[in-house]
Amino acid sequence: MSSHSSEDLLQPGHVIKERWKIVEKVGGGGFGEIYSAMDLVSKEIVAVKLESVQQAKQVLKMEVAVLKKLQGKEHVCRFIGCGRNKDFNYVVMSLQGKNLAELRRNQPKGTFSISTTLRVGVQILKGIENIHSVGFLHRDIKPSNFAMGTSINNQHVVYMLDFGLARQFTGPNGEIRAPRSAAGFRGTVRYASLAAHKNKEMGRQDDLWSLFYMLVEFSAGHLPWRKIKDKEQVGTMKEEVDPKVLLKTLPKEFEGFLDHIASLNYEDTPNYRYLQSIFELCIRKRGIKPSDPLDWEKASFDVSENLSTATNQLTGTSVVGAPQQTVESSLKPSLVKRDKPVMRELVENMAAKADVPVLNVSKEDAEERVPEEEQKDNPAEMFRRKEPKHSPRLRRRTREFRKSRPELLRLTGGGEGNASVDEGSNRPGMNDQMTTYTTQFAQADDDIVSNVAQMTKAPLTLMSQYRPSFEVSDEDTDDDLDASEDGDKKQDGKPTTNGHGSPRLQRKAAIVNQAGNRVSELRRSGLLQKFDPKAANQSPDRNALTRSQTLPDLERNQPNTAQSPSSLVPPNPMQKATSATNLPSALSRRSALRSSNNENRPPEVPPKPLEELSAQRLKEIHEEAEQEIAMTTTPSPTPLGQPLLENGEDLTMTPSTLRAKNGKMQWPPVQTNRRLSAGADLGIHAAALKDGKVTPEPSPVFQHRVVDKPVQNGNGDGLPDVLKSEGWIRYLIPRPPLDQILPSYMKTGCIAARRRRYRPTAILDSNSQWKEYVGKPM
Ligand SMILES: Nc1ncnc2c1ncn2[C@@H]1O[C@H](COP(=O)(O)OP(=O)(O)OP(=O)(O)O)[C@@H](O)[C@H]1O
Repeated sequence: MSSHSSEDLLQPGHVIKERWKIVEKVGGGGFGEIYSAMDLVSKEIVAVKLESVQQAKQVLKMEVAVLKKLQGKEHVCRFIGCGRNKDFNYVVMSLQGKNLAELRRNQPKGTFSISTTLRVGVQILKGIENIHSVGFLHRDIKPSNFAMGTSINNQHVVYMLDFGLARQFTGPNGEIRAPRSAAGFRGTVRYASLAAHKNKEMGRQDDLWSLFYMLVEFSAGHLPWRKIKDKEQVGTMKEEVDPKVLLKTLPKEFEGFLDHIASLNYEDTPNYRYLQSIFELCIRKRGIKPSDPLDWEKASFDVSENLSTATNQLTGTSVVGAPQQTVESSLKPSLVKRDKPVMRELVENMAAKADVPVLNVSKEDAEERVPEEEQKDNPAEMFRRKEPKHSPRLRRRTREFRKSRPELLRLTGGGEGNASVDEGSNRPGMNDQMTTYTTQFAQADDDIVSNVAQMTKAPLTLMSQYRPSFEVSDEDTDDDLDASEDGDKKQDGKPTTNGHGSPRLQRKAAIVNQAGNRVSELRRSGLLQKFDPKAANQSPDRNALTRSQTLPDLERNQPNTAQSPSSLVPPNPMQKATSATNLPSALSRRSALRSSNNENRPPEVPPKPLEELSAQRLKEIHEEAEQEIAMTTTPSPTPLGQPLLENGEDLTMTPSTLRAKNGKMQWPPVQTNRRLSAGADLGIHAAALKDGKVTPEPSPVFQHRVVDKPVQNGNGDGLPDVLKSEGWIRYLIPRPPLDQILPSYMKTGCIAARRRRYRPTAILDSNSQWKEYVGKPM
């Protein structure tokens, strides 16, 4: 929660347009203030972004324009309303959770695991592709402009924020606008591309450069220029940095990512599919599942779980009868404190997921959970939180727990006498309407943490180990630079103050996580194995293990998955020189690039059709599909194997009378406005039309989708945005029942299809003719 100040445009309780009642300030950036508010109509908590009318640079209009254009696409907040009054302009949108800058800083080492980096990275890429598909550049891609969803349905979804610096790069007819000879710097220094540093007109590749810098920061914890504020100096560093340094903490496949974005000029359309395939390949190789906890979810749960195991080990007691883990206590303190309104749902959802009971605790108590003043220097003390004073049930169960665990109390010198529970006091004025938070045995749980901290201190001097390493990591997490990520923003920006977790809260979370990590180490060393046999099977660092594998090793282990990204990359001579296993040549090419000026760019090469990719793979798909169809008894309206359309066949008829001319088949009317889900139910599938012609030779994009990627076409009409932006429209043709083709597609490594969120998009026969086309999320 950001603290309110008299300078804020609004105070809690203020009602905008008789509809949105301000709850609290949740963020403030260079250009606006963000509040959570109660929508008095829908009764939901929403986000309101304000911009003072006095502000020199007015950006909210652009924000609203882009937000509206993006509605219906993934990774975009829902637009709820907008308006202005004499004091401010405002836009109302769905409220998200913490931004990625905060989440990273709250990590003990200030880094994300590769799993989290890849999973948020691929979504950010999609978000960037989405905004590009509507003709806009974001121009301020940075971690604090991406926030996580908060409900059970979207807590793993990344949302793109802040379109205030967006710029349209297309003209009225969709053509690329001519670049200006000089454009002012826009964006945030730390993540800005070199072109932005040089005041060049930014293109789509510049957003991708910022994503690349973000990925480096996520995985390494910092960028080499993190402490430099001077824009020119940062630009020089970016120009001179050894790519090897940047790539060090990322999977080696990201050489291809870097190579591709480095090969792009202003007018070039990035090969989003290729970039996406890099993420997806890395994700697949590491066996990362979409449902795996993200770092900020994992750390807290691990700690709690680890700590209770450690307690059992050290006290020799069984877990049976021990108090249940509380969900609320496993949330990071700062998370609980800051996002109370939003967190309620998350907490309850997490409770359901973790199968723990939910108790009502007052809002006041929730706020008391991590008061700043309680964060003493004594690490053990930092784990203490005040017990909810009003809960007799909690006190009773805490007492019971303590009685059942005398050895724990004896070991630690703890007990009722020195517990922090104020048995006598009962908070007056408790309010029935207080927010429900999930907690149970909060005090008991805290005691476990404290006691473990103390117990481990003696034999293992754990805390003395935590402390120094924690202090180092604290520094590494750029706490001192909280403002700089955003404060470096130029264009009249005032320094950002949107970091919510205070350094002390972060420190506290860091210690908890460190404790958890230490206990994990104990487990791995075998000390705790006896009490948690499951732990013995856990790989200490799956990413570290897989990272050491070579690309060919991994490919060999994935016979049924998609092609390696290197085989999908456009036919760029530079990329040929920079295969994933050929880092030195990649580096030398990159240094050559560095030394050349921008007029001296390498020649632009058009994207290569991916025939070599399709030949083998499509044949397999074809065979698999044939086999499966053969096994079914349902007759297919359009037998597989039969060419549906001639390449480039003229279909310039009116929708209502359109028929195929090739005599092989009667075609139903073109239906361009129908949702594909409905179409799928009707037994039709889609191809694409452009200028009255059926898709000629399948484009690389389609081939990617066939072998490598699920459908993610955004608005549900069955046609990928990227094709729509190229002028394709949707065309529906008969297809066999979905269940006949889905299983075969699933074998191709289509992650989303396995998860049943998306249907695969298209299957071509071995002659690259359209065979199947299936749509959008089920
Ligand atoms: N819809 C939202 N839900 C939750 N938090 C949000 C939302 N929009 C913005 N925020 C929070 O407010 C912060 C600042 O928002 P935003 O980037 O839109 O403002 P800004 O003034 O343009 O900031 P900056 O100029 O620093 O980019 C974000 O980092 C995020 O933490």
